[in-house]
Amino acid sequence: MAAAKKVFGAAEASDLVNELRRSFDDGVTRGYDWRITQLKKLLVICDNHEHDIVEALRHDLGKPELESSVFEVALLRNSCKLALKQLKNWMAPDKAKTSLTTFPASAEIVSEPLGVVLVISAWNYPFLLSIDPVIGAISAGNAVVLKPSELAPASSALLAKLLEQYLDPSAVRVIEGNVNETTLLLDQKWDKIFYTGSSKIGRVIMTAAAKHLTPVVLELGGKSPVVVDSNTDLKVTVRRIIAGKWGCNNGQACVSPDYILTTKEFAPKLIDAMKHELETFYGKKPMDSKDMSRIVNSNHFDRLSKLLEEKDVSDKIVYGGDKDRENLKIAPTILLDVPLDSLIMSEEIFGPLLPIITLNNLEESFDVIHSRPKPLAAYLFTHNQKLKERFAMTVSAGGIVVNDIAVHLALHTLPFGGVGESGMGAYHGKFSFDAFSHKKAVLYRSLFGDAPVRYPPYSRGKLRLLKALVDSNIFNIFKVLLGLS
Ligand SMILES: NC(=O)c1ccc[n+]([C@@H]2O[C@H](COP(=O)([O-])OP(=O)(O)OC[C@H]3O[C@@H](n4cnc5c(N)ncnc54)[C@H](O)[C@@H]3O)[C@@H](O)[C@H]2O)c1
Repeated sequence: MAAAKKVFGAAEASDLVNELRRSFDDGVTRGYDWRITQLKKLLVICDNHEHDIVEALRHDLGKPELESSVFEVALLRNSCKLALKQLKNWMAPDKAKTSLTTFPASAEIVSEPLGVVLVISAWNYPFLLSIDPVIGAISAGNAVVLKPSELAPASSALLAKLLEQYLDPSAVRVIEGNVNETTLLLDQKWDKIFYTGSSKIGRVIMTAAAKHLTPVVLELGGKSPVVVDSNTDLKVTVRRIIAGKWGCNNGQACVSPDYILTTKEFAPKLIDAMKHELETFYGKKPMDSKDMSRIVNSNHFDRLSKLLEEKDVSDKIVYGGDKDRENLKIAPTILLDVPLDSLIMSEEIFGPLLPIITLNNLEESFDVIHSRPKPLAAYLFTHNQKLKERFAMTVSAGGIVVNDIAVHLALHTLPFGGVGESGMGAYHGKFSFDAFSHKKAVLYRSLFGDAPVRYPPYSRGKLRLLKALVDSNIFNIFKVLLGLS
């Protein structure tokens, strides 16, 4: 007989947080050794359970093994190894400069764990988006609850099983569930909430967090544009766009190219090259290809179908368009010049559809991007150095990549996060540690050299000297001390 599912109600949610808070207050999670032990266990999960992870992702998303092994397991392994190698440095207080105002003194910035934190993750990269923030939370010395997405049930169950089996249950827990369980968790008081998902639910998270003045990191999505200049290497450009769109979970990725901007003159060449390379990658029947994920579920399939079937959009398909609801497959689909106010150009696509919008000149691409909410990523393909610099300096997005797609997220030296509608806060590498730490200001003063100048009764002389001290202006200080001012 199958084990009865554990009830998770308001009392259980409250008990859970209390239990973890006791562990945190007892100092369980603060020490270097505890953090290292947990991180090593996460590495063991990656090393010993890669096959289980690949199978869960195949079940939830039909994700090809290469994508699962590289974009989920290998990236996680890297994150663990980096944290294991750097943790001592990250934990060490940073010396801060002092000034004449506080002389004699020393100062430092101490990275303090926040307490008990909640990580809510999405279904599209369920292992990476769950465990990567957990690595940050543990590295920073917090107790953590993970709530994976119910839309990837095999991955969610495996995460719950593995984390329970390997990690310290007094400080790291997984709660599976949907809106009900998440709402109960959100009712509790957390020290930080780290959320990955849509902007719509991001608002729900922020509203719940506001009740307890809980800080949030919101890793959201958006419509990430790709600007293609005619002055580019067409073959490399097209291969990288295809790999970043259909080769990353079939467009169901937060940094996926959402639409292309190029000139009217260059568009036909671009489309021909895309058709050619798509066929090279996925064959004449791309829906039969084993190298592409499927759509996650029928709701998302219907959402994507609706985008495609809208009036003045369905007749703009120049490649693909085939659908198979039973098997949750949609062929790679390219559309040309759909209306800018259509649904497909208003909502994040998050699937295998790619509109191309043509412009009179590339200059107009800046206007299109600036007129829309700030995206999570913005991409440009060009040889033109001036254009690259201008794009990087003037386009506001979570991240910019010139001449490639999505690879910035693999670089732990770069912060990964959004801006405006695409989110707030960032993580990866040391940024993950910082996201779950409080940067505490610590000033050590000496009890010697107590200057009466700061104490009443106040006088003009004291005022002049204090002003010079606050300015840290040695010349003025001497002038005051010598009675010259
Ligand atoms: N910035 C990033 O790193 C990143 C990564 C992946 C996905 N995303 C974005 O996430 C979105 C797709 O993910 P999704 O469909 O899972 O997002 P989602 O918002 O539907 O769900 C994400 C999480 O929120 C929970 N949730 C859903 N409804 C809720 C509610 N009413 N109250 C409380 N919790 C609720 C879910 O259980 C899940 O754990 C896209 O917009 C994508 O761009 C962003």
